Amino acid sequence: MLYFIGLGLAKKFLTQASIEAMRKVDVLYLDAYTSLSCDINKEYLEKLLGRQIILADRSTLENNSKNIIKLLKEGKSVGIATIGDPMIATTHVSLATEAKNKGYNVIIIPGISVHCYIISKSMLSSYKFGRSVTVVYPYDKILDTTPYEVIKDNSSRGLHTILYLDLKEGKPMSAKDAISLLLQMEEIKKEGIITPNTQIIIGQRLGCEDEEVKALTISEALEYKYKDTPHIIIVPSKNLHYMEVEALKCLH
Ligand SMILES: C[S@@+](CC[C@H](N)C(=O)[O-])C[C@H]1O[C@@H](n2cnc3c(N)ncnc32)[C@H](O)[C@@H]1O
Repeated sequence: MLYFIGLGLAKKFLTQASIEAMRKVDVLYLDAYTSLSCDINKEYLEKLLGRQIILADRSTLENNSKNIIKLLKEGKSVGIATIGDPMIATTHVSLATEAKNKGYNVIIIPGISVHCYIISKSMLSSYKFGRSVTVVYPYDKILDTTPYEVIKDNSSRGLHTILYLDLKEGKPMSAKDAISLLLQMEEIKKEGIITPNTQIIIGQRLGCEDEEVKALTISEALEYKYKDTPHIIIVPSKNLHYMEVEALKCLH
């Protein structure tokens, strides 16, 4: 059996289902690269469960999936524990389908995802979210403008956009860095999608004791004093229902 185990965003969101699954598998990996939590880590889980956990980077789960398939072939059950939900904004579906196609049982245990958490806390209509996208660090000085295109496309259809922020080699991108990249995209594209008056919602350290969800304009966000990462951003569509306008006022 191969278990994908969602841990939720923080200790207080661990479910009984996730704890039971982590206790029963023969080999347990903790995915250390698709997301991060303010208080769940390998040491905490090892103490809670009284067992050994292997920290897994991208190459362990994506390039060397044969090692996991080998464990399954030997008759061992394997668990992959992920912060948030294991199937939301991750690439684990590839390993899940590979195992399933080879005849192994795949069990998914959902966890509270940052995706649902920020939609809930923003109070925006869940029916009005378009495609999500990740703002990534420039590679070889080349800036990927996909987030700009996605915001533009969603906005043109009256839909909100969730922006995940890059997590490169354990370095989580801050909302401030993401906003300056969005402004650089605006300079390249010049389509007036990201302006100083554009409204955004910033979620900081969601699920932690010091979490904050705040609505700001881009110019306010550039001056804002942020908490530690992780951060996430929503770019709401301009086509807001009057209840969404009221909801946004509560986040100022
Ligand atoms: C690619 S997504 C993975 C989402 C995860 N699978 C889940 O379901 O929650 C990871 C990104 O979401 C955002 N994020 C994750 N946890 C967060 C938190 N507790 N508070 C704010 N943003 C968070 C960060 O931008 C982070 O880089």
